[in-house]
Amino acid sequence: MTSKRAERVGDVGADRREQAAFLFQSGDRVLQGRGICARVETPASGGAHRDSLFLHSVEEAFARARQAGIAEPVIMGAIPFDTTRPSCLYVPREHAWVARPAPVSSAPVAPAQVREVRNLPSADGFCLAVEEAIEAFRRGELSKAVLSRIQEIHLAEPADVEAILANLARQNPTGYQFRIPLAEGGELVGVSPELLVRKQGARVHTNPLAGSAKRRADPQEDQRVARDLLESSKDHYEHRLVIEDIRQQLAPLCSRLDVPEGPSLLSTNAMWHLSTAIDGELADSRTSALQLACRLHPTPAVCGFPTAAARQLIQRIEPFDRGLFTGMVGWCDAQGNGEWVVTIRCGTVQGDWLRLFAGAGIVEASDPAAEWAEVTAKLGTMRAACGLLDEENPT
Ligand SMILES: C=C(O[C@@H]1C=C(C(=O)O)C=C[C@H]1O)C(=O)O
Repeated sequence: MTSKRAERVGDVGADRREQAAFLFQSGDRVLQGRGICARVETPASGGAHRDSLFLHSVEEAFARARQAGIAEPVIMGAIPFDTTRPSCLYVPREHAWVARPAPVSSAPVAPAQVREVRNLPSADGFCLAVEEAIEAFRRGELSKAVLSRIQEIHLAEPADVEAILANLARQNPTGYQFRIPLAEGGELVGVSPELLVRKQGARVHTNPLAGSAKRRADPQEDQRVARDLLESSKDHYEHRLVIEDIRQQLAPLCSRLDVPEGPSLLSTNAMWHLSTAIDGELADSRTSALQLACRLHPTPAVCGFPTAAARQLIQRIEPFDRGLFTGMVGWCDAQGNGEWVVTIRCGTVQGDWLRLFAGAGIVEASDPAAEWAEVTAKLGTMRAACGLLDEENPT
């Protein structure tokens, strides 16, 4: 097999190739990578199948890494929402698992000076989009669609990626933090609360989130909001669509699949979420984490239900290309073990430009203004980490 599809490291400047920094934090450990040995740009579509062009490309990248003297290579990176687009995956030249460092407790967040902010869409545009989606639900075309917003921010100075990561770690010490270099320059950074899939041997684990509420500063208010979320029929419906889809995707591959009866609560610093931790045993332990991730993606937590109709609606309504947002980010080793999380609570940093993203699941019972408030609250995670003021309370 030729290596044409696997990587063209020659395309990447020598400096960037050497200095590229990778990070994926999970539980109490961090996978750190440095330098690019091989790159995979092959689109991930079809990646659920062992014989796919995509998985062959990944195998080729592992083979090259071994030839280059890396005994146990890993592949790290991101796959876009639209898996017909190029993947952004790399085999780092060096990698190591290290213990998660204790977050610095009081790193000051230097306020960022902003030159320009572009909102895509505006608040009004987003609310109109939600109404349009609700009309489509009423016509019976689909049941759920995830709509999102992007904020492009031009800073007075280049953003400090290390500082953003330190702030994210302090804000969300238990989240899946990541840092991935982009082919076009710049980096993808964020801290996702949502596990798409973890696979170790025959064990498979996923932890979808859907149904959200903004956390409150007052502890009693915060508890009330959490209780309301746990009792909200609208949010339960939104959540159930995700769980049933995942069950359908995983059940044929598993000899055991434990799906809890109902969701529990999971919190980040900014949000409450309905969460279901699903655990299973694969019938064939050779099925890789990447295969599983490609099979599950896009779940109705980031796309909608049914998937094809939701994808079309998103394409028609969203005024931007999601790129890597709501795709997956993570790692996989040559034995097929690995972890992929949903690419949310994140942004791209390119010099003095930030591109931040947030979305929310829309169903027939959705209220447009409440959904705008939800995406704005979700955007708050990255805004705070970047030293930007709270959009809702900008004083
Ligand atoms: C799309 C995002 O979040 C997704 C949508 C959620 C919801 O609708 O409640 C919750 C978690 C994520 O699955 C995001 O945070 O940008």
